[in-house]
Amino acid sequence: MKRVFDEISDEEWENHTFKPSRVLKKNPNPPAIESFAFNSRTPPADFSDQSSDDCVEIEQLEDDDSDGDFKLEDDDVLPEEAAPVNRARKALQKCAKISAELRKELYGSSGASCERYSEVETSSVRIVTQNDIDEACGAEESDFQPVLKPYQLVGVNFLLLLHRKGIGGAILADEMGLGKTIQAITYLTLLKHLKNDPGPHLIVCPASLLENWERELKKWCPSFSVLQYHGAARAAYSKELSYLSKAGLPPPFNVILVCYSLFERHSMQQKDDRKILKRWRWSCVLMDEAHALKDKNSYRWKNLMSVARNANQRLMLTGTPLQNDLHELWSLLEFMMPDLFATEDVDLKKLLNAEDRELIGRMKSMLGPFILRRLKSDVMQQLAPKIQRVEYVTMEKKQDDAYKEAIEEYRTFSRARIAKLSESDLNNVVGILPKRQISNYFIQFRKIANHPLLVRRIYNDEDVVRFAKRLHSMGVYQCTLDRVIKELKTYNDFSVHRLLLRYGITGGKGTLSDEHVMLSAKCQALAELLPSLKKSGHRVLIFSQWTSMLDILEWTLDVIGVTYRRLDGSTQVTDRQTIVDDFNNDTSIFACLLSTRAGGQGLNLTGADTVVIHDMDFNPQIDRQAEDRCHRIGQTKPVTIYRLVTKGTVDETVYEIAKRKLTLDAAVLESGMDVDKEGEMAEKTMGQILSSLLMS
Ligand SMILES: Nc1ncnc2c1ncn2[C@@H]1O[C@H](COP(=O)(O)OP(=O)(O)OP(=O)(O)O)[C@@H](O)[C@H]1O
Repeated sequence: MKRVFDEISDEEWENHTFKPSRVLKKNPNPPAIESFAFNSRTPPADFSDQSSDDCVEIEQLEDDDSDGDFKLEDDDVLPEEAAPVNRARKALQKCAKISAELRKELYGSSGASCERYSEVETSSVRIVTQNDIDEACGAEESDFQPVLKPYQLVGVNFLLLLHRKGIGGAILADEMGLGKTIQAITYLTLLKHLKNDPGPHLIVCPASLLENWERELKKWCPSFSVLQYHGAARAAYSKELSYLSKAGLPPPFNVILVCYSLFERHSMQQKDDRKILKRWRWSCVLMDEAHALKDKNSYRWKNLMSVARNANQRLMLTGTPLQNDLHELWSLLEFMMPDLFATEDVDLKKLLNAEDRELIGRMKSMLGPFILRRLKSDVMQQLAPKIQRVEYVTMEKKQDDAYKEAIEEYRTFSRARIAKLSESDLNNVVGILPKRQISNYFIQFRKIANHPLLVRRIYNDEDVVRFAKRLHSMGVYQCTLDRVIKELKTYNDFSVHRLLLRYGITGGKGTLSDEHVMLSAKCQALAELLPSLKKSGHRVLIFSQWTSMLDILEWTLDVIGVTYRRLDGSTQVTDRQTIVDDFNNDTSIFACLLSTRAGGQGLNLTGADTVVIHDMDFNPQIDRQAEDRCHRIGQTKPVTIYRLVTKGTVDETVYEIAKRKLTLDAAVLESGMDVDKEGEMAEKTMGQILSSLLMS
């Protein structure tokens, strides 16, 4: 099955149109994919001879000098001309063998006695101890004492074990905020200290996290020289790097930090950058927020693979649980072990002649030993509690009218279409309306439920023509009047207002007043909630999926009279960490406004103890990432999450669906239910909601 690639970068997200996403799983317990230190209840894949497992101390491996146990042997190399089906089957067999042997190393010969990670004594996992880490980090000579939490020590040992066994890939999938960054950096430090391997290492992360990585590297591994290679500033280095790489000379750093966009675009500069990176042989290529690599058909995946292919190790960090998705699992396997898994884009189900369920089960079992995932509930009992609250808000007349008008308008259109179609299911908009239209209608309903200024209703077409003439005569636009009119007709009320404000057009039906910003039920709720939170000493993160909504929220916070900072995809990468630091350190700043995508991943915002999800995503994991910006190590207060839901609108349905996804019976997901058809599901869901709105 050919998958449609749909990748959203920071910039694209700003112009994002609504696209609900797939079923994800809540706080799986046990985790979605069994991880080595948790338990061994899932039997290993039945691809190879496999003796029963036992729990052994990793300590026992210390005498084992057979580095590279699991490397491909010459006679394992598959002939190029082999049929894809044989190649894939052989790859799976080989991987199962590696997986089974690794499992044996981890659990010994009677895995049944192996308990969950939280019950495992830390002292039993000892390739390195805290003392080794102190020594490697030079803690004695420094003011900073790098003390790992017990489960982090296990994480570092897990990575070292895989390295020792010559395994080219690993996934550290601890829940968000448990310190994956620190574990990965300590691991790199230990490679230098124990294996005399100073890199070079390539770290790839979202733009918002570049500064954080640089800072943590400087703090936890001060002896490394680190180069942040991003944005316009990289021009200063590109010549030198190009020269050195062409000349076969080593790079002038231990670690280079780049962001994913370097692998997404086709500009000359980006191509040149990739060429430079391809010339060096990397010790470790480390990918933060690695769920970004779940689609092997994406440019990002392919371009990054072309650089990472020859690395000794590809290490992926992600806090998002992995899914029961054949293609995602295959993408990860292939990224970890490209030599083994390089397959053409083929239909895996047909290729492997197996049912989804069975195949997913096998692949998950095989991936198990390469993945380490711990949950907060397992390892951080002392972490502050997280309290979830849903605030149902009620629209007042003007917003309600706008919503009803939209329903009427779209209903009329749908009926007109039905009249033209002879045979159709009159209770279902899918099949009556074009796909794009279904999605557009849905977005419009969501916009009105969030804020009526997100559609154009106050300014009519005559107003728009009048403003267009005025602005055109002022020389604001260098194009024909007709084009200006056409352009302004696509604006919503808030955009028109902003334009008028900018050019000082205030007379007549000019700019809007503060009352207009309070026309939404959610803004009214904020006007009640925020002052009382402020009075009780709380500080707040407010998330929205739309930057235009963030603009309106800025205005709302000004009207309410609270101080704030803002971070979204358009925020300069170099400014992002400063905003985070300002917010965390300056308690006079009450709120931080963030876009769910740019601000939802990786940032540490423990200065706040309250999160407001202004508009939810269909995908509850996206909102959970946002919540965990302040519910993480370093948080000392209980964290409260408020979800705003506008009553009687599609908002309620989105919430219900997200909730259902979170509480979906774990057994169903564990069994490998096919949730691969993301696009189809989105359409179906939106179609159902619209059908009940427009066809009744
Ligand atoms: N052992 C430790 N000692 C002190 N601080 C720590 C330790 N481990 C982690 N932290 C701090 O906890 C915070 C969360 O860590 P980190 O950002 O690495 O988590 P993460 O698992 O990568 O989260 P996410 O999945 O959200 O990116 C950071 O501020 C980090 O400096």
